[in-house]
Amino acid sequence: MSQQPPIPVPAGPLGGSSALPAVAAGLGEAPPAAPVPAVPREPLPADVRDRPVPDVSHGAILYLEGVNVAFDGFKAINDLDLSIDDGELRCIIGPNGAGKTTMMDIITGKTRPDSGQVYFGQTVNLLELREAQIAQLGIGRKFQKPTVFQGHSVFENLELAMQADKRVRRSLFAQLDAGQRARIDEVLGIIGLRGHERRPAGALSHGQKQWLEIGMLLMQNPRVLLVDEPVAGMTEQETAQTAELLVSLAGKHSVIVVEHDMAFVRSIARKVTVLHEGHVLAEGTMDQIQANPKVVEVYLGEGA
Ligand SMILES: Nc1ncnc2c1ncn2[C@@H]1O[C@H](COP(=O)(O)OP(=O)(O)OP(=O)(O)O)[C@@H](O)[C@H]1O
Repeated sequence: MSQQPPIPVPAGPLGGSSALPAVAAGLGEAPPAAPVPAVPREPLPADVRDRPVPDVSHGAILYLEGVNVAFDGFKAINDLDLSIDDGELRCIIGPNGAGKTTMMDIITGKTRPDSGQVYFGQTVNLLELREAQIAQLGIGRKFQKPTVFQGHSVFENLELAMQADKRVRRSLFAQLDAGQRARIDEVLGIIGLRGHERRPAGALSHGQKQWLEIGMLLMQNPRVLLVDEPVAGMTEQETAQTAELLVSLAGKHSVIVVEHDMAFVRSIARKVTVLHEGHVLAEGTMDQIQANPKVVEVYLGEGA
């Protein structure tokens, strides 16, 4: 288990010995994880609809504790503990089959764990929410393969992404207001695609498509961005620009990057988590990770 710095936990619904106990307090073994509640089928709770500001008073924007998932008896996620600070840029690495994708599936509600706890801030229990509710809450995910609308322009892709945000109530054919145009222009600047807004997305390079998709996520003002292998297939220059982009997003957003490209990870990482067999094997700076014999044995030593 990784050594987390102690997080002071008050008494209350998530406090004391209930939700954040053993890991947060650095006490070692966690008690048996609580069973996962059934997914509610009623309409979005008001607090989700209105996107509450998550309670990050103890630093964490995402908190997983004692999470387990088995597929046909195979433990893909095994007593996983993970805490991501608000505004942090975290890299997750690990060999094939370590559970990285499954971990993201759990956070985004695609996969339900068999047991454990998954919290957004201090108070929002993600295991009580469906996938769409979690996205609406401000947890955005970018899959490895870009899924932009190829026939639409860059501008239209960003516009469509804005409309996908249920909180933006406007009809499909209504004119964009000045604020919305300004937001699209701002995002074009962030993703380095100003001047490309009229081009069809299908005509963009692979790297530009990846940035556009990140831009589409940004149109929904996510609090957390999960990014899966962002630089796979990119040129060296595109990789460097992607590093700059992701680093620039941290602070305002919490960014979790799953990546195999170690040079890229080194270029952006402040803190790295190594997953192995569904569990955190090590956590620390890239230098600490690379000097860790356990990590070298299971992952880096294989030339990954
Ligand atoms: N739906 C599923 N059914 C059965 N087994 C699964 C399922 N999803 C994942 N697994 C298994 O769980 C383990 C973890 O898979 P996962 O995709 O999370 O690993 P990963 O770290 O993302 O790997 P990679 O780096 O190759 O993408 C693997 O052994 C995988 O075969």
